[in-house]
Amino acid sequence: MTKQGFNDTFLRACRQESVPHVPVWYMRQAGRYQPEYRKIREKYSFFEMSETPEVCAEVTRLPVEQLGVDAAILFADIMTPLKPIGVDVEIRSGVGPVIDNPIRSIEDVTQLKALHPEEDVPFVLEAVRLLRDQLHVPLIGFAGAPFTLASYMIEGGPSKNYHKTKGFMYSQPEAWQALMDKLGEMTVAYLKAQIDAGAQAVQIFDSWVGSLNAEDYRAYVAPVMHTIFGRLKELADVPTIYFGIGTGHLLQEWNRLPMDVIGLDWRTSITEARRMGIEKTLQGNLDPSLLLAPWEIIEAKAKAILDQGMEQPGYIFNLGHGTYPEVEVETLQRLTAFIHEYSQQ
Ligand SMILES: Cc1c2[nH]c(c1CCC(=O)O)Cc1[nH]c(c(CCC(=O)O)c1C)Cc1[nH]c(c(CCC(=O)O)c1C)Cc1[nH]c(c(C)c1CCC(=O)O)C2
Repeated sequence: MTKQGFNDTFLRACRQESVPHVPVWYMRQAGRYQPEYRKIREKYSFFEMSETPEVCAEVTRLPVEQLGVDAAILFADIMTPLKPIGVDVEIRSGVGPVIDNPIRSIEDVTQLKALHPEEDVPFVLEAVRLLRDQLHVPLIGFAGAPFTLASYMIEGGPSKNYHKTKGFMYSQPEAWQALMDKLGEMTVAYLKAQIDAGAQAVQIFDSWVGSLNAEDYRAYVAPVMHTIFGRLKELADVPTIYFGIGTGHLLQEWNRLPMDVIGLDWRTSITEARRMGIEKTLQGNLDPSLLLAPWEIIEAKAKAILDQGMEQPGYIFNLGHGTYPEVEVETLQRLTAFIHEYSQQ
């Protein structure tokens, strides 16, 4: 069924099937820690890179070839679909997304347009099509979750405590609901288009939703996540992954969502998540800061995580958040080889 030489280990782990070794990929596996990336980035802005399908495909393939990982993740940003719906966003190196026209009222929400992926982000879909011909590992498509996108749209950039976002949510609940609905529809349309173009799994990044407690998550965010994952399940037959930072206290809520894989950061161990009754596939969760430590320390920690992950089917090795620019390419190469070797059945 699979194309000759195609490595489907990652997809098998998503579906909790048996695997010849634990699959591994890394969040932010394409990025500034790679000299080749830095060289291309000198010539283009972030969006110019991701909006040129050939460059986007090259940057997506690079870590697959260089590190030997079991999945590719499309080179784009969670902000990519926001530009065409009317958000004036720019990515500043070392800072992150910065937005000149932050959301302040229901009127600002009403003005956001709907996303028509084929017309609005054709370069993303073209890159996916190119990559499906070129890759021998699954391609993961992705999107930002409504809460995390809203946090940038309301704060106007990165934030420490998301107080403007939460202030908006608590004081203008109808505008918040309208924003969640709009971003939810956008997310379904965007991911469906990526899947139709060839993405074999999709990950939704809700990096900053851990700033909410469980009760507020349930009231203000869970409904839209339920709708998004439910719609995706109806529309497509690909594994869905949900990831956030510091979301250990939300895992019971997450367990009820109609998605397949939970991405953990380093604060909640695989064993703790299993003890909480989480039966979904787990993905994670080496602290990316550990990649700056001597190899013996990295290896010991990776081994401990693998021992937990391999206790039952349905485990994917990853970092607990994205790689840092200071990480050596050799470290990730060695880690990938170690994960494969140690977990070989
Ligand atoms: C919150 C968030 C963003 N973007 C993303 C998230 C969710 C995951 C997370 O929490 O990290 C997701 C993302 N961003 C990027 C990818 C590409 C795929 C991959 O992981 O390799 C993915 C999946 C490329 C990128 N997105 C960005 C870069 C760096 C761009 C550069 O300056 O070259 C890359 C490779 C920019 C970006 N964009 C964003 C941030 C925080 C930054 C980093 C700022 C910095 O450190 O310079 C918003």
